[in-house]
Amino acid sequence: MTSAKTAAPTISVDGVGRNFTVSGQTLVAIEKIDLDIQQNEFVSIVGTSGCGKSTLLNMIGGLDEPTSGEIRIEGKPVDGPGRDRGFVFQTYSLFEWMTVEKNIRFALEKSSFARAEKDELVAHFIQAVGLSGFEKAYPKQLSGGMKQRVAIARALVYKPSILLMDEPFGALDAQTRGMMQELLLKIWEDHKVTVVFITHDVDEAIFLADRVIVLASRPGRIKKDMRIELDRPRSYEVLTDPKFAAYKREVLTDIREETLKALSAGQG
Ligand SMILES: Nc1ncnc2c1ncn2[C@@H]1O[C@H](COP(=O)(O)OP(=O)(O)OP(=O)(O)O)[C@@H](O)[C@H]1O
Repeated sequence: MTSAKTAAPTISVDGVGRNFTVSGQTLVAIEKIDLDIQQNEFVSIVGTSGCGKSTLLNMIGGLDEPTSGEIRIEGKPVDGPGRDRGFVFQTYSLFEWMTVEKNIRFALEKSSFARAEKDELVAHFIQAVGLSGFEKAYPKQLSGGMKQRVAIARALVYKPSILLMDEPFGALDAQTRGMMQELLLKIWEDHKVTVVFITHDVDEAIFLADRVIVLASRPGRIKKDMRIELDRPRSYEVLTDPKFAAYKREVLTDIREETLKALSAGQG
């Protein structure tokens, strides 16, 4: 008999707020966000510039702390960064003096994996991100897309259960970006990680995610939590699906509303 118990959410954001002090004034960047993300879910976060997307992601990652409320990972309050969470940012932050292989292996430096296991993990993720043959290349010899593949491999190599991605494809050209989105979905399907993905690109948010969260602008709050019911595995053909167009229209309308509010409040 299967257990009727519902699994606790992997990420639980509970009444979280974040204030900053700017020139002696309190800026409420995020106000009372409640958000549960389940194991293996792919969640995209969109919203106008400055609505608090990165602040929220940084708090989930333990790089920043809430002013109020609590974030829990697998039921445990977040207390700094941890090996259960991998980060990928827009800028690649690779070590220029290290080869692809060494950049990825560096993430395992402090891990307890045995040497042979480390070799195996590095080789596995180089292959998973499609960089076989480039093990000995240096970052300056790689394109933007390839550098971001190294960053993804480095974030996944110590097998975190959560991948936090802050506009990871924002600096890439449209074609490379499309390829990277498909690669990311394949990796997500093969490795079963929970992904929180920030983007300004509404097509990208919908194409990738199980849920799209739209944040309202200052203070950042959840404006919409929309489930994306498009079949998986997804390919680029889904972009022409009428359901896709309807989701897109809804998200764009929300973002436009928030942008207008921010502009009229002098935040633009
Ligand atoms: N360390 C900080 N000190 C002061 N204010 C901050 C700090 N970090 C963020 N903020 C402010 O908090 C608000 C939210 O910033 P955040 O970077 O999270 O927004 P965002 O939605 O990720 O923006 P963008 O889409 O432009 O990257 C902004 O008004 C920003 O200026």
